Amino acid sequence: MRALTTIAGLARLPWGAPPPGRKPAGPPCRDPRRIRRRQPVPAHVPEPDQPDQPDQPGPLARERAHLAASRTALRTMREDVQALDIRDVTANWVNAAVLERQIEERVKALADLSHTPLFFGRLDYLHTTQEGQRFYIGRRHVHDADGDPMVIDWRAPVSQPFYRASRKDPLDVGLRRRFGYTGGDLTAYEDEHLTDPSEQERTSRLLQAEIERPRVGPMRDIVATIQPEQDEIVRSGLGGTVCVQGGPGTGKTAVGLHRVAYLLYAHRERLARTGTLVIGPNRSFLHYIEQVLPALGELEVKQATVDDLVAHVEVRGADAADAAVIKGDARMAEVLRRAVRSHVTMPVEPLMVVRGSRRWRVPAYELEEIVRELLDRDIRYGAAREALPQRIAHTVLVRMEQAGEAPDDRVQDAVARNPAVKAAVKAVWPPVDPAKLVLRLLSDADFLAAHAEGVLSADEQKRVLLAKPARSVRAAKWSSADAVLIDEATDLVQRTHSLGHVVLDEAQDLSPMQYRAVGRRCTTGSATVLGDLAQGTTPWATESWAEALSHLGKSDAVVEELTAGFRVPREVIAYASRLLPHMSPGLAEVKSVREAPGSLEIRRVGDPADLDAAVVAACGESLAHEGSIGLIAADARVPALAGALSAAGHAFLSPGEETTAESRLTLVPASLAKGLEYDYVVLDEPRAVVDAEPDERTGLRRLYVSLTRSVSGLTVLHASPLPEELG
Ligand SMILES: Nc1ncnc2c1ncn2[C@@H]1O[C@H](COP(=O)(O)OP(=O)(O)OP(=O)(O)O)[C@@H](O)[C@H]1O
Repeated sequence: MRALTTIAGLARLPWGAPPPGRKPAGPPCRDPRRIRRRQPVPAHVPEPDQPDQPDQPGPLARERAHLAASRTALRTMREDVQALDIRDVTANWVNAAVLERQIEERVKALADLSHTPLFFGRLDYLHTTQEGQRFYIGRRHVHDADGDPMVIDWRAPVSQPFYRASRKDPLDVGLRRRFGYTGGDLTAYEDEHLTDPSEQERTSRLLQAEIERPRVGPMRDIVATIQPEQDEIVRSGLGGTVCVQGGPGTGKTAVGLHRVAYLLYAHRERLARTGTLVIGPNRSFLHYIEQVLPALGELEVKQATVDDLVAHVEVRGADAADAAVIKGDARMAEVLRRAVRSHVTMPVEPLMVVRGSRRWRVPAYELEEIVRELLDRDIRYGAAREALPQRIAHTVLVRMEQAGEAPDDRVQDAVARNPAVKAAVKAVWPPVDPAKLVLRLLSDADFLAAHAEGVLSADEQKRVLLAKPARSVRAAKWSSADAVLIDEATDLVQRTHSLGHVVLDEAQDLSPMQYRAVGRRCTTGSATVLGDLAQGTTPWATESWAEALSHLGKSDAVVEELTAGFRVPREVIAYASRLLPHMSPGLAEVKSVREAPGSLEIRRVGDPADLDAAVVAACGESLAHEGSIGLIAADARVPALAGALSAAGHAFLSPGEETTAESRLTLVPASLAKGLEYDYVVLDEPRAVVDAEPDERTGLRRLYVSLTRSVSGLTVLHASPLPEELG
C-alpha cells in the first residue's frame, strides 16, 4: 500500500495535470449582433479497414497492442489510487471522509468501460513542436509507469487538431487516424494524410457509421466525432456566454454537455468551487441525457429543471395562458421590486437607547437619512435590514464619543442588539416573507394596483389576480409561474447563490421571468444557452435570442448557429421543414448529413375507427428493425393508444424510462417529445397534435418537434386530413 504524505500530494497522483500542448482556442466572437453560422467541413478520408498480413503484424495489430497496453496502464493507475493509504494525512474524520470520497470518485472516473473505446483517434504531428509526435486521443488521460502519456484526454490542447485540422489548415498534423470498434475490440481504422495533395476528399465512413449506429438506451457522448463547427463551441472560453441556435438534431444538447466536460477539464478547481448545472425542460429529458457526462468521467455536474430551481412552494395549480404570460413578463420584476421596498417605512419618532445611567437620543430625521441611504444603495432588502442596526449603533457611538466616552466595537455590537434598536428596525424595515408577499400581490387588488401602477394595465392586473384568494401560503394553489415570482422576490430579499457555469437547454421555451431565475444563478459565472426558436411551444416562447439573453443578464453573449443535422434523415427533415415558413419564417432549414432513402412513409387510414389498429401495426413493423421505437401522439390520444398497444400484446415504456434491447417501444405524449430521439418513430394523427395547442402556430411547432425525433425512419398515420402546411 502506498502512503500519501500530504494532501497536496494528491494533485500529483493519477489525477495528473493536463498534458502539455497547444493553447486552447481563443475567446469566441464578442459581437452580439453577428450570428455566426457554423457550416460542416467535409472530411477527407481514404478507404478504411486495411487488413494486416497474416505473417507480419500490420498497423491494425500494432494499434491493438497499443490498446492492450493502454488498458493495462489504466488498470495500474486505478490500482494505484485504490492502494492509497490516507491514514497519515487525515487529521480528522471529516478530512478522511472527504478524501475517501475523492478517491472513490477517482476510481470510478478511471474505470475501463468495456463497451467504450479507450481511444478513438490518433494524431501524428509533422514537426516536433509537441513533446512527442504521436498522440492517441481518448476519453481520459492514461499514462505509463514513467508518466509518459499513452492516451491523451480529448479535451487537452494537443487533441484539438483531431477535431479542427483540415486539408486547408492541417494545423501541423501529418496523419489523422480514426479507429472503428466492434464492442470493445478495435476492428478498423481510417487515415487522412492532411498534407498529401494526391488524396481525395471523402466523407468518413467511420463517422457515418457512428452517426447511423442504432439508438438504444440513453443519449451517448460524441467525443469521437465532434465536428469542427461544434468543437469551436465546445472549447469556447469559460468567461463568455454562448448561445446556440440550431434546428432539430444539430447536436445542441450534445455540444452543451461536451462543453461542460471541456470547461471542467480546463478550469477544474474553479468550477469545483463554484459548481456547474445543466437545466433541461423536464425529468424525462434529464433522464435521457444523464449518462453523457459520467461516461466522460464527469460525475459532479448537477441537473435540474427550472421548476426544480424555484421550488419554494408546492406547485398544485395551473394558470390560464394569458395569466401565465403576464406573470412571466419581465415587468413583474418591477412590480415585485416595488412591493418588497414598500415594506420600508420612514421613521417618524426619535430613538432612545438607554445604557446604564445614560440615554442616547437619535432624532427621526437622522434615522431617515440612514434609511434613505440604504435604499439608494439598492442592496438586497435583507442585507440592508441586517446593516441597519449597525448603522444606527454607529450614530449612537458618535454621540458617545462627542460626550467624551471611548466606546469600542463591542459597545457598537451591544447597541446594535439593544431592544430599542431592534424594535426600531422591525418597525422601519420589517422582515419580508417572499411567498406571503406574492400571495398578497395576487390576492389583494389594492396592494397589486399600488405597485403595478404604470407597469401593468388594469386589465392585466385583473388577469393575474386569483379568482379565489387563498388563506395561507400552504393552502394556495401555486402555479409554476407563481413559483418563479416567489423566486424573484426571494432574490430581492437575499442574493441567490451564483454558479460557475450553467447550461440551459431548450431555452426557447422560457418566459422572461424564468430567464431571470436562471440568470441569477450564473451572475458571476457564464452560461451555454441552447435552443431552437422554431421549437418554441409555450405561449411565452422567445422570438429573439437577443431579447432572451438580455433577460438572462448576458446580453454580451455570442450567438452561434448550427445547421448540419445528425439525427433526422434528409427526406424527413425536408418534410418537417415545410412547416417552417408558417411558424418561424427566416430560420434556416437543417441540412441533414444522413441519407437514409425511404425513411419517410405517410399512411392514410380511410376509416377513423381503424386508426388505432393501424398505428399498432406500424409499431409492430418498426419493432422488426433494430433500435428504439417512439410512438408519438397528441396527449389526449395516449390513453387510447396505450389500451390498443396492451390489447395487441406490445409492452411499452413511458418517456424517461430507459429503452433496452428487450424493451424498445416508448409511448410518447407530444408534449414530452422535445429533445428526445428514437430510431423509428410512428406519429399518430398530426391534426390532433396541432389541434391540442391553443393556437395554430404553437400547434405547428409541436408537430415540427414530433416530426423530427426519428433517426432512421418515420411513419405518419392519419385519418383526419393532414395540416395543409405540410403540403
Ligand atoms: N458530431 C456528431 N457525431 C455523432 N453524432 C452526433 C454529432 N452531433 C450530434 N450527434 C447526434 O445527433 C443526435 C441529435 O443531437 P442532439 O440531441 O444534441 O441535437 P439537438 O440539436 O439538441 O436536437 P433537438 O433540437 O431536437 O433537441 C444525437 O443522437 C447526437 O448524439
